[in-house]
Amino acid sequence: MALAVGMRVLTRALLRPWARGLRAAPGRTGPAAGGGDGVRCFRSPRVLVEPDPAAGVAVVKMRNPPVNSLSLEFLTELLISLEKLENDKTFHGIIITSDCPGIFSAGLDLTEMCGRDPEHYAEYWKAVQEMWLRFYLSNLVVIAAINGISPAGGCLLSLTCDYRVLANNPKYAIGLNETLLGIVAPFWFKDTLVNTIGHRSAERALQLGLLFPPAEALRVGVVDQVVPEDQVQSTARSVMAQWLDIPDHARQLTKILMRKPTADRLLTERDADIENFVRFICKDSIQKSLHAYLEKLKQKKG
Ligand SMILES: CCCCCCCCCCCCC/C=C/C(=O)SCCNC(=O)CCNC(=O)[C@H](O)C(C)(C)COP(=O)(O)OP(=O)(O)OC[C@H]1O[C@@H](n2cnc3c(N)ncnc32)[C@H](O)[C@@H]1OP(=O)(O)O
Repeated sequence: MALAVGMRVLTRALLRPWARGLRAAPGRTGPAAGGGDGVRCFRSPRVLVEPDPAAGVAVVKMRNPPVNSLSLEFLTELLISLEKLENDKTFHGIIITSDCPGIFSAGLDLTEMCGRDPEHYAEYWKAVQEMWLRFYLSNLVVIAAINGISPAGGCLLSLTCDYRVLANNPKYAIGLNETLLGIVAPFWFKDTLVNTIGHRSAERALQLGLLFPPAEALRVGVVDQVVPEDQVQSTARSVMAQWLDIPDHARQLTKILMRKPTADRLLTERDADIENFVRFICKDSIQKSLHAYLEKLKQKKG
């Protein structure tokens, strides 16, 4: 008992620096509906939260069609959903997945980085940093049930999770492919990949902008498990049950021990990172190539 209380105090002390200043901004979430068992169901236009209070788990479904691109509004809604779940003692784990068929997330929203003013770029980048910090350091067990393609920022979101299950579909691929767009993955994207697959594999993947199909993703370690498409959710559930069997405080402290140095680096360089991003994204050459890339995506259909 005394040990459990001591662990709780220690956990709070370790988590406190991240709790401060990392609160999600107020956004357009819909009213929380009370469940019959007292557990709140969260609704927002782009994030659907399906709570399973008996299991202590919530499934967070991304639904920002057509491709779950991480727009400012969508990021804000995701962060608010995460915060609500973290603040509700019912939940110990979340499974993040997609409600858009065939697409987990197309990554950062290119329209947020193209043709806007520097203030907007700074605001957007701060929200991307926030998403990474909050998911990477979440005290909940976070499992990604990756049921679609997941390039760049979509891959980053998966990499913040504690475990990744990918559907075995040859159309799906995952990776940090920024160089293919002529842009550079920031140091904290790189650090997260290095922490997941090791330095040599990360260097090769980042320089070549590799998008790994399922078997390759498993071999290199970008994902932990590849399963038939219809088993992605059930596999995520059973992995979650294993993780939730571990004493929560011990697991949370271990997560922080493993991730703190990486998160600290961004926390201490956060403003400089925003300035770098704004300077980089405002360059004419970068704007031109992002614009051309967006046009190419749009013309693909026609
Ligand atoms: C010294 C060094 C200093 C460095 C300093 C640091 C600076 C930091 C640099 C900046 C780093 C930024 C990091 C960036 C991370 C990213 O995530 S960038 C985004 C990367 N994502 C992609 O490249 C994916 C692009 N999309 C696709 O490939 C395809 O859309 C798809 C996901 C494979 C789905 O294909 P399909 O189902 O065929 O749909 P589409 O028809 O292609 O798309 C439908 C509509 O959606 C629009 N769209 C697609 N992706 C995006 C996106 N990411 N953002 C915004 N919009 C997107 C697409 O244009 C279509 O639009 P409409 O035609 O209007 O319907």
